Amino acid sequence: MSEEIKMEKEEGELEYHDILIDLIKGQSKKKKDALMKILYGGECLPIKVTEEASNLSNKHDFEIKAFNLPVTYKEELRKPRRVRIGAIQNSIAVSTSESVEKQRNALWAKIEKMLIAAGEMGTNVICLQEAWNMPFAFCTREKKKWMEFAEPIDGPTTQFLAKIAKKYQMVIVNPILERDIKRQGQIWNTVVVIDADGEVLGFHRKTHIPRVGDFNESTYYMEGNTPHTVFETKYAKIGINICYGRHFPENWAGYGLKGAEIVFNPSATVGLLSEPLWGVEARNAAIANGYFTVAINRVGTETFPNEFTSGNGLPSHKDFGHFYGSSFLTAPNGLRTPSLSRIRDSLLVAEVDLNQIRQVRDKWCFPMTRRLPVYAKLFNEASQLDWEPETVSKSNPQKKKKIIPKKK
Ligand SMILES: NC(=O)NCCC(=O)O
Repeated sequence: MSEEIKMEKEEGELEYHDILIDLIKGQSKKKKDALMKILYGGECLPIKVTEEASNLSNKHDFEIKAFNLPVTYKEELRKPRRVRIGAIQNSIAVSTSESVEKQRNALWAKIEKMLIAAGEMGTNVICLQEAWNMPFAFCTREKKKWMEFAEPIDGPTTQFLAKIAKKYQMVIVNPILERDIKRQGQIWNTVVVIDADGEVLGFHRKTHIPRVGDFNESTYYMEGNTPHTVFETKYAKIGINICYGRHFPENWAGYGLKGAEIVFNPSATVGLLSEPLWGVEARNAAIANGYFTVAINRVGTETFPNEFTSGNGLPSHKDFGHFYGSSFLTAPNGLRTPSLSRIRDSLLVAEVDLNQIRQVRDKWCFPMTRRLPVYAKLFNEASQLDWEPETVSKSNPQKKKKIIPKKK
């Protein structure tokens, strides 16, 4: 095991939010409020975890964190549009050496209890982590076994979740590895959106495929063909920006332009690679686009039967590194919840009022002040393969006639 991975493992034991709370404990209210404002945009108020949900979490060893994010002001004409948004992060349930069926069934059993807890908490829309019903085996570059986790959109995992969705009238966003039967069995990285009546509303396929670190996902599937799909579910208009897509502000913008009110970011990412970026990207997207975002990451270290290399000169190894959980929700005004645990299976429930979207847009006027035609022109030009960006320098002076209108 390399020194870096050892360090990452040790850090995996730390709960960053608890460290922050320790730091502010004993401070005056003024200092505490100031810290929370700077770091989290303010303080979300905890809401009660129901007895049924609490019993399930104690019995099955997962944590529940539940918060309320208030609107800026009570409106006179519109009724509140309160929605409880959920997110589940989890580790795998049994060893990756077990049979495909055993691994998948064990994950189903684990998630079922967490979803029931979410249902008992009155959650309206919930999202699971990327490729939740399998280990994140794409680091191995092996095809045998891992490909067998892929399922059609209406396959057994969707059918299993549909029953829970219907029972609790809860929209479930179900990220799976998809086998596209109509297209010669091709594989995609897909989310299936199951509406509150248990019917499949539609699907979205991962737009950006990583080519970084051990995320060898391009060995398995292609860039998706459903960019920025927005689903009008029973409770809200939602979009899903799968994992690596969170690095692209233009991608987040697409969901906003198409009317999304909540954008989920189901992910699988490890501490050494992305943890410093994690709290920034989805949060910034919520602010820039005026919608709610929910970033969800798996937890734990997944070890695989065969060694693989990372193409970085370090010894071959069997594990991917530490998936650091830390899932959280952000409102359009930048207020964010504390993160879920870095190590434990956890359920997040956040009650929001979707009216907050218009209140923030009215305040900041981002949709009105943004310059879409200006960006569109640049993106169009930059999309041409022979495009060369120009800078202004002494040897390439600014073309004045372009920026100073002629006098009549
Ligand atoms: N699953 C996935 O796209 N991971 C890429 C790593 C990252 O974006 O942090």
